[in-house]
Amino acid sequence: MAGCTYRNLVAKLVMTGDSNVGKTCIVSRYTENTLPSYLSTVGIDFKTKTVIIDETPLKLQIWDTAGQERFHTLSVSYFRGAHGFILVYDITNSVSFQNTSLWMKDIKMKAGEDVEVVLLGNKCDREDEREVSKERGEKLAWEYGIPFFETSAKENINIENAFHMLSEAIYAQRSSVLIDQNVVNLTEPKKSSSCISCR
Ligand SMILES: Nc1nc2c(ncn2[C@@H]2O[C@H](COP(=O)(O)OP(=O)(O)OP(=O)(O)O)[C@@H](O)[C@H]2O)c(=O)[nH]1
Repeated sequence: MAGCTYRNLVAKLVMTGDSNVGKTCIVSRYTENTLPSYLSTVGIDFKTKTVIIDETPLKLQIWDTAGQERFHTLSVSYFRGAHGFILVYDITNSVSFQNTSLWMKDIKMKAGEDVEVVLLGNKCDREDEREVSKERGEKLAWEYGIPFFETSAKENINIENAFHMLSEAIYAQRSSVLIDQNVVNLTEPKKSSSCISCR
């Protein structure tokens, strides 16, 4: 729309799942289109990327939490206030798949029942070492009522799609999106709420 200044919508996304499933690589692939030199996440880090949804910029603040058990308390403390989660398992590690139910419990407990979640089965480039079938991933996601993708941070498969789907779902929820980095509930209709200087 001509002469229109958009509000600064910010959404907090949190990466979660067991250690070594590829959370840091997924964030790096999505935000910088590279893979990091391997370093296990210690504590918390975040990256940002702006996406355009329905002609409106939405700034994603992507928090990469550590999956290691010893950082569990710290990691889940970042769940509160999140608008969306990327819950990751490794298709070559069935334990990481089983543990998604524990991560899901943490999400529901700390972030609420209505939060948006996408389930990712990462490392789908390692077909030879697969321990979790695609059907099992799809079935679990169906039971949770959430979207599912098999991804590869290494080969850049479905990474963009996963973030885009999550962003769209959060945007559609509008009442829980942040404006100008302050927590403000959006109650206006879609068009007017995304544009503050149209007269
Ligand atoms: N083949 C393959 N390897 C991957 C992929 N994604 C990540 N990896 C490898 O998996 C290992 C762990 O990746 P990270 O991104 O550090 O995993 P993480 O989930 O952030 O681990 P924590 O920080 O300990 O929670 C690294 O050796 C990566 O190179 C992928 O899509 N394919």
